[in-house]
Amino acid sequence: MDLIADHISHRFGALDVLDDVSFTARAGEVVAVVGPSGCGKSTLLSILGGLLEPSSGVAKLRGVAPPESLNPLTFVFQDFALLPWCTVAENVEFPLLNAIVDAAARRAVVDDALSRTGLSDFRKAYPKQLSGGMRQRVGIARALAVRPAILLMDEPLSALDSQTRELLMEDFVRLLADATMGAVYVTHNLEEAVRLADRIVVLSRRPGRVREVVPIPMTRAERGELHAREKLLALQNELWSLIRTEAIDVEREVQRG
Ligand SMILES: Nc1ncnc2c1ncn2[C@@H]1O[C@H](COP(=O)(O)OP(=O)(O)OP(=O)(O)O)[C@@H](O)[C@H]1O
Repeated sequence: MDLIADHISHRFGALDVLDDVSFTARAGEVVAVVGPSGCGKSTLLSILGGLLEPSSGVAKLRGVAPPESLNPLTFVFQDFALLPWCTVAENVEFPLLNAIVDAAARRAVVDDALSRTGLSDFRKAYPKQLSGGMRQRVGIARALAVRPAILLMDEPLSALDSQTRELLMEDFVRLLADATMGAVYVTHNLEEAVRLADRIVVLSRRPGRVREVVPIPMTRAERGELHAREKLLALQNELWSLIRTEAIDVEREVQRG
């Protein structure tokens, strides 16, 4: 299933946030969206997920949802968005409560999502008993439970320390390996973008326009190898050179208030 951003523009009152943004995340493909602070990345993701109506243009899905998909699009948030009074298993079960009536069938789906995220031994734990990395794994398991065609991820690793981020990136590489699920991945972190994405959409400063779409010419498995580091770093530098001047301008503006 493809997700298409078709000439999306958005304004909040007098504030122009997105200007004519178009790209397609093809079935099974990971598209990262990067750009200077405040250029409209999160707004774009909300529009793609149907949480926000764009001022003009449209976000649309094309193709057939995977078998047993309860929701073709689902979000993974930076702050995990877990229910603190529910156990790990109950958090993962939550989006299924209305969709799968049979309790045994529901449990099977929860068990599968927990096992794919390495959480089977933590099903009875509460979020506050878990580390940040494990909490985000619960967020990911809950997203997987609805068998989405496309994950919409808004800075999913930015609340985590660098070692945990590294481990979660490896988890993502595993989960995305069979290309049955695609993703749109919003991030400030260019290292994450070059490790995880097939293509990177670089937005300009606000109002965000597509400046460039940069393909990453390596499989995700290849990128985990030691000798790939230099190439990834070069790609990261290329992206940074696209963003740098505008990022400095945005920072100066924020300082001036
Ligand atoms: N609901 C809203 N009402 C009014 N303005 C908003 C609203 N949501 C976001 N904005 C403004 O729109 C602009 C884009 O915000 P958005 O969060 O989409 O950018 P971003 O690129 O994700 O930012 P960051 O890189 O800092 O996370 C910002 O100036 C923000 O203050």
